[in-house]
Amino acid sequence: MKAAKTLGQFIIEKQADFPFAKGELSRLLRDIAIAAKIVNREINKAGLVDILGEAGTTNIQGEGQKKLDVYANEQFIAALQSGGECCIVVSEENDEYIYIDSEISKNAKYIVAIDPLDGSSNIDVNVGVGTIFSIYRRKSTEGKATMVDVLQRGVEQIAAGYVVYGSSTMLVYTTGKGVNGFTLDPSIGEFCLSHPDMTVPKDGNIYSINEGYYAHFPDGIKKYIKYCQVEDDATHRPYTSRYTGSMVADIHRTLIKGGIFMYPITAQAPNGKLRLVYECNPIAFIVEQAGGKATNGYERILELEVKELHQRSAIIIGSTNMVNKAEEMLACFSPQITKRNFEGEVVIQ
Ligand SMILES: O=P(O)(O)OC[C@H]1O[C@](O)(COP(=O)(O)O)[C@@H](O)[C@@H]1O
Ligand SMILES: [Mg+2]
Ligand SMILES: [Mg+2]
Repeated sequence: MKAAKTLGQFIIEKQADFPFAKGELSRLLRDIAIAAKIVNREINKAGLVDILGEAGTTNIQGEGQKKLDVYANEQFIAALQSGGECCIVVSEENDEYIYIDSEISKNAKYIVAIDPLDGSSNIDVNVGVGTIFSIYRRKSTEGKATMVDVLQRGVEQIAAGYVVYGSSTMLVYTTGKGVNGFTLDPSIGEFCLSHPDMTVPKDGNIYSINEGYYAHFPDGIKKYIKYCQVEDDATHRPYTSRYTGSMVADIHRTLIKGGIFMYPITAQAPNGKLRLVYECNPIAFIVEQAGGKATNGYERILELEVKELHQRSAIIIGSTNMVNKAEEMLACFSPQITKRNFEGEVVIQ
């Protein structure tokens, strides 16, 4: 049987696609994979080690941090600090960005934005969780990298990926040349190529949204949910509903089976819940690279202006034809939400 290609072998092989590459991005992806393995080891035995439950601290979003949020955050930051290829880390769990001021990183040109543990509400109940990462090249060339280097739009991403800690552990990433998935083989401790050239079907029959907030959704979203539930054989409706509460797990399913994942604005979250820099942008890059579509209901996620580290955005993502239909419903039934300024105030067009 042909030995599976490891992530390291694949990255080196793909480096040939980038004639001027010096291996920095390859080493950065290696560092992220190492931290993912360490986090995976703890997740796999979570009930036996003191890693479940609350950490007793809150992050800038006012969310209670789980012990595993804090642990995963420490592991990824440590790997990025010791790897030497990253000059700034932006993390969901840190109020400000972290400037890596070490000798080994003084010439580092990459910025990494990370959601160290995605799906925190599922940690204690053994439901799939994940890690999301986004990589940018610094824009400034002189001196220390600054906020200007951090607040880049999603279209500027050099690479993005996620790790899903589920029944198996997988790392899925893109460098803008398609999407590939690697499964961790615990017997050799290596991520091995298992899902080459992942593509999201143009159509699907799964919709994914937290219907508990139905009363607070824009009319266009309510109409789309009803559309998904109507009986119509010709269009394979009613669709089935799947929502795990972990964005990474819901997106991974959508990437493989097709479908649509939605976290729209609600009355409580007028800018949406999910964060643009380390959740929406990296996931949008991956899904677009797999042939899908990602919007906030009105605009392409990757073209949204980034004004704050922990800025939130609505997201509607997945199979292109399904996202188009949802956008159609919003344009028709919720036209007034065509644009909001950053303060969240409605700007009637
Ligand atoms: O419980 P809700 O409101 O449906 O939110 C679930 C969403 O929030 C998240 O848990 C937010 O991510 P974090 O766990 O990283 O904070 C997503 O993974 C998920 O899609
Ligand atoms: Mg998250
Ligand atoms: Mg998180």
